Amino acid sequence: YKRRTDTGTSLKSVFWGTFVHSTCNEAVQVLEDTAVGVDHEGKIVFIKTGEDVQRVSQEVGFNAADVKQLGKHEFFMPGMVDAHIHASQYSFTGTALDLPLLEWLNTYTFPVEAQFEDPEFAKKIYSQVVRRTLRNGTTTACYFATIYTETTLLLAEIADRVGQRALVGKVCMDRNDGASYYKESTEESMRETDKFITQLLGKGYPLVSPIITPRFAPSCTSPLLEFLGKTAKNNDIHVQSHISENRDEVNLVQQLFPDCKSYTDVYLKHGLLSRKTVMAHACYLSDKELEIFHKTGASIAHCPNSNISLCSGMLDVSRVMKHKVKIGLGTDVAGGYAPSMLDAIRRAIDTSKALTILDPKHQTLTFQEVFRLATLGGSQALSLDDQIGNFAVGKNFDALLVNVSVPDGPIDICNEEDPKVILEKFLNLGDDRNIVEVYVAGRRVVPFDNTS
Ligand SMILES: O=c1[nH]c(=O)c2nc[nH]c2[nH]1
Ligand SMILES: [Zn+2]
Repeated sequence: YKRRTDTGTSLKSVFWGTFVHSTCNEAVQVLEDTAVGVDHEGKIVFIKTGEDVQRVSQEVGFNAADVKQLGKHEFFMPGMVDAHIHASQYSFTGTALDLPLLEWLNTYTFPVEAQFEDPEFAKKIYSQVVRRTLRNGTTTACYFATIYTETTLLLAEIADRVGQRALVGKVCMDRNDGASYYKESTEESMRETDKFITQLLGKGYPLVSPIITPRFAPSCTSPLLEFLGKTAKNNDIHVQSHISENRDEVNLVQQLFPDCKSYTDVYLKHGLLSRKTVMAHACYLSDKELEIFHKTGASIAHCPNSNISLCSGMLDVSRVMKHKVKIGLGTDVAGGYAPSMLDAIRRAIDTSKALTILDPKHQTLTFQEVFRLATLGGSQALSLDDQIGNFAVGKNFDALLVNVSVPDGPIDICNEEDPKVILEKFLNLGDDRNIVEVYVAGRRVVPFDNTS
């Protein structure tokens, strides 16, 4: 494509077919017979519905023969946003789900995370988790790594190379009575955090950014939390942590921070809540705490698989939405056993249905609403909705090409024609066999280029 578009950059690709996405007003919007043009920077430069290929190709300036035309059972949807995942726990995903949170951390998690001081081990597991989540449709991941700066930088390098958009966090913890082999001194945690941010920003990776990551209030002292709040503010960068996941944890925080009014107040007092903050779980927040989330612009990563697997609790998403708090979905590997956002969608619906069983007045989430949580909602939770989350001119083309009737795939198409019904089948029955291509910033990253 030699000719220049209105924006001044040249076109890289034009896709033609059905696009399914969410907007603020519509949880599922279907755009049939639609052309989407993407430039060499990976940005969407036009979206045109119901027009003639020849006419559009002449008007915009591309060769009609170069258009990628989608097939009958194919559609594009936005790439999914995993708003909370522990890359360093991928090695034991699918196991070790028989203990509640605090014992689970001491028994299974800390011994494994301590292994990530070894670059060879880290490289192997981090390559596996980036590739697995990408082929499962996660185009943006918000990662926890470990306390080790060097191998956390390795995770960022791998995400960049393989082509996944990511926020990557070096975990900070200067308090860990249950497993003293896996903690830092306060000074070390501060110094390494500064070093991590400087080095990662210095790499200039276009898709990968650092995120400040106090593990959770029980594993950080007040001076460390305060430092991390200031660092996030001074650098205008993201923050992630955990909040109100299980009852024992909430009680522990009250004991450790007796001067704070609530768990949320701990993070608020230390300057850690902003529109760039995402907190995982949030099962037991009071109305007052949700009000603080709303006022500060902090968001919640709902991790339903983990919440059920560790018997932590059940988040009432509709209550969160009533408080106008931004919310996305997280797999929370490995407390959640599935490295797949399709699973997070299903578990979110199951949890909502379980709440309806307990209280028939509870408003059950629809599959359309949960589809939005996995895409646009996640982008809002990470304050990236100016760049990703749905199909809009100016946003990045982060997208999944879905084919619901791949040979030997998990879905049988009987007589469905309605794209919303096809989407529902994919969300409930589909898997990576149906995600035939994945694009991040206009670059096709799945199927894998075996050199990456
Ligand atoms: O699900 C969780 N996984 C973790 O690794 C963790 N650390 C603190 N709190 C946590 N919750
Ligand atoms: Zn977590």
